[in-house]
Amino acid sequence: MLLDGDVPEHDPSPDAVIALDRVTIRRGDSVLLDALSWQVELDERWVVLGPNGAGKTTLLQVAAAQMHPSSGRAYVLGERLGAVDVFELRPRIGLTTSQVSGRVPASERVLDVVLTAAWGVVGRFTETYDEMDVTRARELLEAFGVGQLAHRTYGTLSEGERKRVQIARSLMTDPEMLLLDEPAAGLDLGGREDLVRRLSQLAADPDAPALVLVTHHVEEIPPGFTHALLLADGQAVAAGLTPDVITADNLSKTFGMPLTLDRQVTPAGDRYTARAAS
Ligand SMILES: Nc1ncnc2c1ncn2[C@@H]1O[C@H](COP(=O)(O)OP(=O)(O)OP(=O)(O)O)[C@@H](O)[C@H]1O
Repeated sequence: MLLDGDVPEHDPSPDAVIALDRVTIRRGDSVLLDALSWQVELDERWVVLGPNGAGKTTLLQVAAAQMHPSSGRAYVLGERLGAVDVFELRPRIGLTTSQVSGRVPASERVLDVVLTAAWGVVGRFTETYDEMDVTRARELLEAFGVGQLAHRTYGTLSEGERKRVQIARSLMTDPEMLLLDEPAAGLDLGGREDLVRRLSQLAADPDAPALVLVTHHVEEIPPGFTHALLLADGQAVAAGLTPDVITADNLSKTFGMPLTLDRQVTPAGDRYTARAAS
């Protein structure tokens, strides 16, 4: 029997790669995520957009099985956090963050940066890799336009090249979902546009994993990303299909200022630009 105010428990859909049910994350007196419910299905490509401090990275850490809810229920790849060995779960998740990038030794050969993902390590030591692994690593580098850099050392790459190598690395283990935390941060206009185009191609690949991309900027939403979650103060302002969610009104609420939005229709999907309303 349900008492007044109780909410019935729903099991996540069998296809859900992420299912959050009223997830709250507290640290001291701060509430980083506030009773957030959100579901991501296998064939969906999500962008999570919000201002600084909205809780985006925190949300990604829950999705990456690196942080447990203070309250509420979180399922990742069908497993409930708190009731599963996260060390078995994490290899099934691709994660690209600046922290992972910072751990890669500058002297590491680019091909090895991708290859070592097969062992879940950064920095090649004495592991051996078979020819299939080497071929896959090369194919991934090619797919992200950095195949010709395979023999360079990571420390010699530009920021844009590093970002593409990191994404290739995240895909090496054939993850069931790929989480990208601000992949275009620090890129120049050309680098951003190139990355957006490649992520748009990845989004269109039916064999690609579920994708979740965190950003501050609507300009970085790759065409073909199907869904959007707008986050502010640890809460969802709006969530659903991208064209329904990315509106001037919703963005103005999310960023706390009046904004105007332009939408450009392209064959691959929509591109957006936003600016303050005059
Ligand atoms: N351990 C902690 N203790 C207290 N507050 C924290 C802790 N970690 C994060 N926060 C706060 O929680 C809020 C959300 O942080 P989070 O990094 O998830 O935001 P974000 O949306 O990713 O921000 P940004 O866009 O600036 O990277 C921020 O206000 C941050 O200061």
